[in-house]
Amino acid sequence: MPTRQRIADVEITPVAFQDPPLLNAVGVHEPFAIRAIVEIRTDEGLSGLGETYGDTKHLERLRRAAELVTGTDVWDLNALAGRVRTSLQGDSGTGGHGMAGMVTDSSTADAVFSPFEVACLDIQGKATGLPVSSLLGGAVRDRIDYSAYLFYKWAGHPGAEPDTWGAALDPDGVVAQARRMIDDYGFSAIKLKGGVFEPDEEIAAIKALAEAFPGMPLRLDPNAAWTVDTSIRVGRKLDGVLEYLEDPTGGIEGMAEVARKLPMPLATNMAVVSFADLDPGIRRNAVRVVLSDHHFWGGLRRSRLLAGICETFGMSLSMHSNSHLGISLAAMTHLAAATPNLTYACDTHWPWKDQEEDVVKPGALTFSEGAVAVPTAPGLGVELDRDKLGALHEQFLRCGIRDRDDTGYMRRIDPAYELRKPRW
Ligand SMILES: O=C([O-])[C@@H](O)[C@@H](O)[C@H](O)[C@@H](O)C(=O)[O-]
Ligand SMILES: [Mg+2]
Repeated sequence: MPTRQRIADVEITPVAFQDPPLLNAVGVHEPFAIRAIVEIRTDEGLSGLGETYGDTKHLERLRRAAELVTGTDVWDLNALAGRVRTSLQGDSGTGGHGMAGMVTDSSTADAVFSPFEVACLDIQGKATGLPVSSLLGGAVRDRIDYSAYLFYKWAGHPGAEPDTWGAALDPDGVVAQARRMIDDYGFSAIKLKGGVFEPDEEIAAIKALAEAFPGMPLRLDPNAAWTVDTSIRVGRKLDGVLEYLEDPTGGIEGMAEVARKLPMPLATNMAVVSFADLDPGIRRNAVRVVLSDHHFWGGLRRSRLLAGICETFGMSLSMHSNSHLGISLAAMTHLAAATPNLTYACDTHWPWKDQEEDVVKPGALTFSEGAVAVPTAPGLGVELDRDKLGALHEQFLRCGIRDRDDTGYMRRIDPAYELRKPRW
């Protein structure tokens, strides 16, 4: 019989891991991505893991929450959420979530609660001998499909050696990148991060992908870099080519206007990013696919709630990702396994990290034919590697990056770079 277990101690460790110069609508990835690892230990000696953003403001909020959740029963997730909310009283801020300014209106309370909830579910799983997917209602699939997440990129960070991926700055470069990623991982869907070059160049890249990989589902995501008119123009040119168009323009109103004129589904992780956005988003028919993300939708159970709302209102689900490590991949995989209406291949930045760098021991999460097998071991099914956690924490201390700042890094390289939204 599992017994009640109280949180005895929470440890929050910021870490940094290498990241290539990936380009997007707001600049370029810095040489390191930062995350925070949350480890909860109980009075019965069990421990659980969560992973979230590592930015300064978010770390401060996590630390305040950590003080208040001590003593909470890991089975009482409502009490846990209440304590996290209490810890945020007087903090009316948004942002600080490591999204480089791309997702600013998501709920702070949900983002702070998420890693604590995931860590408690990990403990619940270990206490019962069940995988997290079972605690979420049961796995309806045993492998989770992920998509090849392509980025325009430079050959290497300025002043450093080129990385093994090399440059991708035109359609040929994008196709070559896709080929390697598909050869290495076996993905059977492709997403291109756009918003970097003139829309016509990005249309050419998508068409080159369609020609090189016939029948492969394709997505383009310019992170709201386009006006409504540009979005409609580009969307019409890609009719029949894209499986969905992600965040062509900003805001619910803009997306609704584009949605009325385009045949393909619009998807979002920018216009509908919290429960407060669902009512206006649904009323205006702004999107047909929501990219869920347990890191900002309030953990795994709140993401299941989102899935239920999407099902009720006839919207589909995909899954969003930022640069992440193995704890997040495990949580994403369990969630996708236990979400019947999550039918699109999920995003992941996984191929972009150095495969030697992680905080979990290797072996539990492996890709084959574009999918990760859902772990069946108790909890998340991943084990913390304390030496690597220490090494990536040292790297965090050394690297000097404290807040994700794609725009600032781009400006250090190109002082004339201007952030414009929309740009085209
Ligand atoms: O990593 C990036 O540069 C992406 O642009 C990321 O920050 C976005 O949040 C994301 O992947 C998206 O789908 O919008
Ligand atoms: Mg997106």
